[in-house]
Amino acid sequence: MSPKLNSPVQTQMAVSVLNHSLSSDPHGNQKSEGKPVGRRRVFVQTETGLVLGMDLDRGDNAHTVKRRLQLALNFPTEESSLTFGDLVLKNDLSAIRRDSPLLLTRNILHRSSSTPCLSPCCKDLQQRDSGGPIEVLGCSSRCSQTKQLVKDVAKAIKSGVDPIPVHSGLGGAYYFRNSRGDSIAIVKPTDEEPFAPNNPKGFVGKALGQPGLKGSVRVGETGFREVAAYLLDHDHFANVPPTVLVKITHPVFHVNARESGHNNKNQDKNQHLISKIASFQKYISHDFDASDHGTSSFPVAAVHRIGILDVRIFNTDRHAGNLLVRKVGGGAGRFGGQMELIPIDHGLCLPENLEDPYFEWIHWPQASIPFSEDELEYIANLDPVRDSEMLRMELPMIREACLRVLVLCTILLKEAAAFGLCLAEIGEMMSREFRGMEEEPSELELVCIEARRLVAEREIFPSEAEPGPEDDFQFNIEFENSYPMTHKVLPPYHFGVTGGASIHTLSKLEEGLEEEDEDDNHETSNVQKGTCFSNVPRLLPSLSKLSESLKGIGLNEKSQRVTAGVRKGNGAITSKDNSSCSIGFQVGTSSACDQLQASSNFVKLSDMGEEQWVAFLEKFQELLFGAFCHRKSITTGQRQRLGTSCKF
Ligand SMILES: Nc1ncnc2c1ncn2[C@@H]1O[C@H](COP(=O)(O)OP(=O)(O)OP(=O)(O)O)[C@@H](O)[C@H]1O
Repeated sequence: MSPKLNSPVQTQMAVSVLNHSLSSDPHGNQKSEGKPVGRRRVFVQTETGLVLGMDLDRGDNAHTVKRRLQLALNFPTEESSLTFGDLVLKNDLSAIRRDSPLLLTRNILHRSSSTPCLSPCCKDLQQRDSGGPIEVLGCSSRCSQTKQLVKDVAKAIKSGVDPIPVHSGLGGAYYFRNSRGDSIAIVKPTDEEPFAPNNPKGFVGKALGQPGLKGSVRVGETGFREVAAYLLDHDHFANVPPTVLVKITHPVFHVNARESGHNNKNQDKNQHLISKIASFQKYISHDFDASDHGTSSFPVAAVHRIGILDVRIFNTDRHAGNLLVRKVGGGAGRFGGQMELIPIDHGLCLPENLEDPYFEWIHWPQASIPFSEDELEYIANLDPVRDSEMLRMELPMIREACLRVLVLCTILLKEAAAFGLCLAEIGEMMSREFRGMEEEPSELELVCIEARRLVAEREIFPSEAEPGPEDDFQFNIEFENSYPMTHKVLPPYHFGVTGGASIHTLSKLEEGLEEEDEDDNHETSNVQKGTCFSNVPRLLPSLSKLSESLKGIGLNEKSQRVTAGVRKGNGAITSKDNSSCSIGFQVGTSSACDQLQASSNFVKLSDMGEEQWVAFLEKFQELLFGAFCHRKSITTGQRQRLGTSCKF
């Protein structure tokens, strides 16, 4: 593993967390400068999907926003909360940037998916919203390409060119056209996602903000993830089509009358325009998708590039239908050959917690080919801290939990690639396995669980110094002596001992999200509760000390002394290199393992305070080396069994 990679990541992480903590505004916005914020346009979306654009003045606060909504929507504001990503807006709106989408939710006691709360009148809505047919929500230099498309679509709408509903997929999607009638953009409204109130394909039943199709992605939050994937695709490496978030108004959009409180859908549709918050992506003409075609002709580089992106963003939805394929003739293609791949549909990336990713490419032979030099260079240059900062700037509604997943997965990717793992091996480490009817935690999750345990242990015995190399070594010997590799009864995890953190470790995310909802109702924010920013002054000295102590320590050095390994069930580690990969932790027939298996979310990242998170990342990196050795030994074993017939 490259010491070059490791040290800066850790040091920058601590420094960034430090800087981040210094600002009372989690998104690093105007508030940190302490200046009042001027006039801004924001977009307030109700949990049933209706959208109202409004201009905020300096003196406006959450109550005035609610008041305006009450007038426009007849919404009982005393029973509602205004939220913006992780923030529940009690009063002060100075952290809210221009073009931000805010969500107005009814408090949980009053919420029921079967009883619509609103009797909104779209006519009122439109009268109070003076925006044009398409408004881009935040738009940096990175969206210059899309700006022109937006203009072209707006022009076509005005001249009466209608969009075309897309029939495939579970969510509502529409091809928008230019004045010539060519499809140039695909628009996916956030309230038409699967389970969202206005899904046109019958998959309804949840309000915006509740856990959705994937437990770790809330309904209504896929749109900004589509944009995040595009923004993270530096240098257009993986070929993600340009994407922005928009407020868009058109009668074509779907509204479920019952879910949204509309009395007569047709009447609304015919007489009124409907505004939505939606992802707006460049339409890419293509010949088919990867499910329609043999995959062996896909260029190795294209598969690698998409896989690299999927690992970074922990994509839970890379099925073959989400890879468009374009034939490029005569060797003139981007990769010198016949097929170009276009990755789409990134709405289920960056979950708030680790779950089971889905990587269609995992068993494609291309994924087992080692990374090329330029891919390794690209990976080496990735900077999770810079990426997180960029996303906070560009998409201020993004939740810190999603950014933690990004940071964790980018570190995994960088370290794994530097170690020499191939894409398939990294994907395998991130994927869960089914044994019998049970889902087991992935190797990545096991590393995280162990890292959390070590951090919790350190918190319980704070007076004990950090173990040095000898201590680590001693620990390993003792561990192996107490629990030899062939031992049938493995030591349990001590989740019970670690207090609050351990309970969270085993809690299901769905429960977590519901809890957060309840918290929302009490008008407290996660951020204010201390998940991210509380006790900052108390943390500062120790954080800077930690930051200092991380400087100059290479992972090679640390890995060799930590020598962690991974073991599932009762199977012994068969590492070829087990001299350096002695056992570090095991999950087997223990009660903790039973507990783990009973849970669909094995490890939570979002409930750690900042100091804990930094310590966790440090432990995580230390443990990776053992996990990589273990993974390598598995693939080596598999290859030996398969022989050499799998050449690509
Ligand atoms: N950028 C694009 N260019 C061209 N066609 C696209 C693009 N994005 C999506 N499509 C087409 O629209 C269809 C639906 O899009 P998408 O898969 O993103 O929707 P979805 O509702 O999220 O689907 P799923 O149910 O698979 O998650 C795709 O199968 C594809 O044919």
